[in-house]
Amino acid sequence: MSERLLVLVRHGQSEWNLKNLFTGWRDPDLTPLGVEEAKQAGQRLKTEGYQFDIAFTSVLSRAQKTLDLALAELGQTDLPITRDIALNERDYGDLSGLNKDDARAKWGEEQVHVWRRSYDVPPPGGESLKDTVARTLPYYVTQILPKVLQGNRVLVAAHGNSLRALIMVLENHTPESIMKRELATGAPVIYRLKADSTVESKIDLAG
Ligand SMILES: O=C(O)[C@@H](CO)OP(=O)(O)O
Repeated sequence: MSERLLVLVRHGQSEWNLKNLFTGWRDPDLTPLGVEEAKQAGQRLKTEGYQFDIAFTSVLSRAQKTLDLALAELGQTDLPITRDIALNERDYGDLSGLNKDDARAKWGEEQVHVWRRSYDVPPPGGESLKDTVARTLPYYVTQILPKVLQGNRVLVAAHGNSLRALIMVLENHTPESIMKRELATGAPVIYRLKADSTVESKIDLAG
């Protein structure tokens, strides 16, 4: 029987996560803690007995490095990796590079929360989660899902909001319930899919 294994992992802490800056498509490196989180993600998957056949990531270095570090821990540095812009973080537009507390002071707590977590209100010049779903979901359906359904064990290393876009579909969230679905850095979420591509089981290594 096919395993239909799909594991999603958000990159480890980045320099801009640490500095509390809106990041989006900007390309900061991992912090030393982020490197540790990425290694731990690989170690935890290895301890649980997971191995993979193929991996996907974005074109941003924090996700690519997280994937490389996790694969090194898994002893799978030779895995085929597909890197695609479709898995990039949600574009934060004009907020990119701004401090999140400074933004709250300027525009108010409520407005900033709406920009960060609402489903369909984009930040100025950027993408809403809905916009992000519109580019990540076709990529998932045409490139990732077929591999899973063919029986490949698939690892995806990407970003808080590009993964929330996929999780919205996988976990059947509504525009309201997705607002509260957070994703910890370096914490793998493990799905087994049914043949009809819906979720059979989920294990969140964040607990
Ligand atoms: O800055 C970003 O790109 C994201 C992820 O770190 O932040 P937020 O939690 O606001 O979506």
